[in-house]
Amino acid sequence: MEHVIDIKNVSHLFKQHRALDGITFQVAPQSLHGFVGPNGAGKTTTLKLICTLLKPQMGQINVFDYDVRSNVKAIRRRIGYMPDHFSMYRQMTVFEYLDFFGAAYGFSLKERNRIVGDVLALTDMDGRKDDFIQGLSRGMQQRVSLARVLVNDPDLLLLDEPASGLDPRARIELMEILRELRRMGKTIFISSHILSELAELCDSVTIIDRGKTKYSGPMEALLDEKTETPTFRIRVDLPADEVEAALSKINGVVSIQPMEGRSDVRVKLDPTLTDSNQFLGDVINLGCNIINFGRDQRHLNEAFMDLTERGVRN
Ligand SMILES: Nc1ncnc2c1ncn2[C@@H]1O[C@H](COP(=O)(O)OP(=O)(O)OP(=O)(O)O)[C@@H](O)[C@H]1O
Repeated sequence: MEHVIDIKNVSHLFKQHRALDGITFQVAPQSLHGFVGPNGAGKTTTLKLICTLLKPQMGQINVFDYDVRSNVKAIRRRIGYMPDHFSMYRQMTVFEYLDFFGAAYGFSLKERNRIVGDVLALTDMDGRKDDFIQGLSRGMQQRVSLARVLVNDPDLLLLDEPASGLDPRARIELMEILRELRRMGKTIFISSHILSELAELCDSVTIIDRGKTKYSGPMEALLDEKTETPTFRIRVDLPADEVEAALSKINGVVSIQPMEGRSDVRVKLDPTLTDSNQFLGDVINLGCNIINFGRDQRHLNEAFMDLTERGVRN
């Protein structure tokens, strides 16, 4: 199987409103794939089509090589979908809640005890199994929701804005759990409207806007997009007022920009006059200690703003 998700030319209308307008993208097995777009871009609609909650109107969607139109059961058995607004049985304990879903999948009591133990360990919730859901923080409830999605041991996780409303610590912990799940061989498709949130986590990304695919491919390629003037980020142990004078003498340097609140500078080069090896050699020849030297990747927000349009869609 080449792709876990394969979407070709998919459009979707709600009455006259075109929510999706010919989107196309693929998700490779065992990848952590980000799905990013501004509000109203069509992320939830796409997720619902992939997880068979909406019927496709136009185009082709295959999940594990199954056509979503004709293989609903086979697909549902292998996916776990976590919607953006989760409603839970708040008066149950964590154990009862997960056990209930295990029973709905038809697992025996013995199997359920093992499965619930496993998913609680995976989501680091073992110590909370007897707590009532209504007493848990949002971050903890989100973890229970993720544990619930793992009960049927799905190969593909579809997570709609899983980090929304979480504090920074809960976000970082959630990302760590997702990395662990990927290490276990699962494919994770995660939507967000914040690109930078997914940058470190995801190896590939699809950006959509107003129902259209704007980018789909490796995260690295999005950030490394060729610019006419290669940019480097440098920190050397010279006094701040000497850095600019020293670097400006180097052949091919077009501009030097101090980075706000940091002692790094951003240096743009003219590629017809120098290249990265030559430039590094010239910086070494300045004779000072080099603390940091690296290619400056395009800022994520820049990439996102370049690819998406102004204004909020209704
Ligand atoms: N059931 C529906 N009936 C009518 N219009 C809908 C329906 N569901 C979604 N839409 C519209 O389709 C477009 C795409 O909505 P969707 O929820 O897929 O976007 P989204 O990218 O998930 O947005 P957000 O980040 O705000 O959750 C929006 O313009 C939305 O208003």
